[in-house]
Amino acid sequence: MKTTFVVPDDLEPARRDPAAPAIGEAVPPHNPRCHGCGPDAENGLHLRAVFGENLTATATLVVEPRFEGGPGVIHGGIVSTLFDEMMGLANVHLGVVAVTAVLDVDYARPIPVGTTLRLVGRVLGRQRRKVYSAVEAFDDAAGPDAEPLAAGHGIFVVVDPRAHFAATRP
Ligand SMILES: CCCCC/C=C\C/C=C\C/C=C\C/C=C\CCCC(=O)SCCNC(=O)CCNC(=O)[C@H](O)C(C)(C)COP(=O)(O)OP(=O)(O)OC[C@H]1O[C@@H](n2cnc3c(N)ncnc32)[C@H](O)[C@@H]1OP(=O)(O)O
Repeated sequence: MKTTFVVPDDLEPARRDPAAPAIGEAVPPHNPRCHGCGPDAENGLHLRAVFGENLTATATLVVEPRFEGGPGVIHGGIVSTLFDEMMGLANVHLGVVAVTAVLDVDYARPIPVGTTLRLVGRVLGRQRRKVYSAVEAFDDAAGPDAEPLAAGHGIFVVVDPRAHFAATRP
């Protein structure tokens, strides 16, 4: 991949919260109305992710016609949303609430409508309040050794959710 995102080489290791749901369990929805993962989001993406080893979260998603951008291919903004959400869901391993400060997306290949994507988000490490995470999207039909169709990185900043959402929470 040809990303220009720089992952610092002095990241502190991120530690899994012992109170987080077990590896192999579903990542619980953090907000039923979330456009990425909320079951009640009418036009949402309804991502259902599962916690994996090494601070990963994995989900599959069929690229529906409503996600189209260019003729027959997924809209880049949908890929960005999926990536934001999958890294956010991987961050749940840490038992913190962290909001996206930076989202970097490398669109390596066109992704046709109808593709079943396998999405893997992963926490890379921490630096004070910053959580560095990464994500990849694969064609699920292409086998385990296939190159990703797209990849991304994010910097998430840990916040106190009561203060951060005080003015906007319904
Ligand atoms: C969808 C919302 C989810 C929220 C979660 C709610 C409950 C969740 C429970 C579980 C969560 C589960 C799953 C979540 C799933 C998906 C997640 C999606 C997340 C989103 O979709 S969320 C929406 C978009 N997001 C925003 O709406 C943020 C708007 N923004 C701000 O609210 C502030 O901007 C903030 C808080 C980011 C920072 O503000 P601040 O004042 O608290 O902190 P400060 O500025 O001091 O930065 C501290 C350190 O971050 C570095 N830093 C900051 N910004 C940087 C940048 N741009 N580039 C490089 N470094 C940056 C500084 O350099 C410093 O680093 P250093 O330690 O090195 O000095």
